[in-house]
Amino acid sequence: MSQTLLETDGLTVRFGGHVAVDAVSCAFRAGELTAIVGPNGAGKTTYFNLISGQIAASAGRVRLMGEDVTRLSVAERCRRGLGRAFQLTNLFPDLSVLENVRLVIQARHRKGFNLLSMASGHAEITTAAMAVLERVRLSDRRDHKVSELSHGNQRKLEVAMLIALDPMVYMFDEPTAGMSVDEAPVVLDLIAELKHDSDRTILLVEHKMDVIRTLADRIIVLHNGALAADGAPAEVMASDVVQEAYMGKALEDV
Ligand SMILES: Nc1ncnc2c1ncn2[C@@H]1O[C@H](COP(=O)(O)OP(=O)(O)OP(=O)(O)O)[C@@H](O)[C@H]1O
Repeated sequence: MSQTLLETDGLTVRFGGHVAVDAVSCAFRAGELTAIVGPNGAGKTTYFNLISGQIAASAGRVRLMGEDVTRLSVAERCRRGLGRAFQLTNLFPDLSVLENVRLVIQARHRKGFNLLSMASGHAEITTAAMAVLERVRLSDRRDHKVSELSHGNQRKLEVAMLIALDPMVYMFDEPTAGMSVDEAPVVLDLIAELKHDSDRTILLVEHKMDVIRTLADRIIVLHNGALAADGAPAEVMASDVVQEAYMGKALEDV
């Protein structure tokens, strides 16, 4: 069996009396794309936030390549190989598409975040950034400000930033949300390509069943914050848990 890159062990968060993520234990292995599904409010985004460090756990552990990162900051987890699709609000909307990608590559090589002028002199960083932009079909937008991009192109840039970061664990939260039918396949093809890097693992929160069917090697189902099912797509999709969750019926038995 391939190497476990990410593991949550009894991961829990409570908001007041409400348990949003309830003792979720799960291991994510190299070479695997895991779709995380469940009804609205099931705890998917909160589980992502706990893994990436946006919120602190009430109990349990997050391990990244065997190391306990539960108490580490978002930035520290990122440096250790955990990559979550960037929230564009946290980026530099007034810088160009190319400059944004170049900053990620520069930071990855630990040359500092604040060296834009030097970076422009670094041809190799520009070349690497352009290669990423070509991969996501955004090279013709290289000089556009991020704030000027269409929604679909902003989502593509999110994927570009993640590819530039080159993490061991890729985390995507509904990567095609709000994209047109023309634009979505580009992003889905990119994620499919990333699966070929068999030493990485990919986590995908997704509602669209056709996307899950195309991409997932494994599905985990969250319900009321707890792990309700975990297995191969065909098996999980046929299970009562998923049938009932997606038919909107109650899941008292889970
Ligand atoms: N900061 C918070 N404070 C209080 N409650 C929260 C907070 N964040 C999330 N919750 C609650 O935790 C539960 C899980 O929410 P979460 O957004 O993780 O669900 P989800 O499965 O991602 O849903 P969706 O599919 O609608 O995005 C919900 O009941 C939500 O109201």
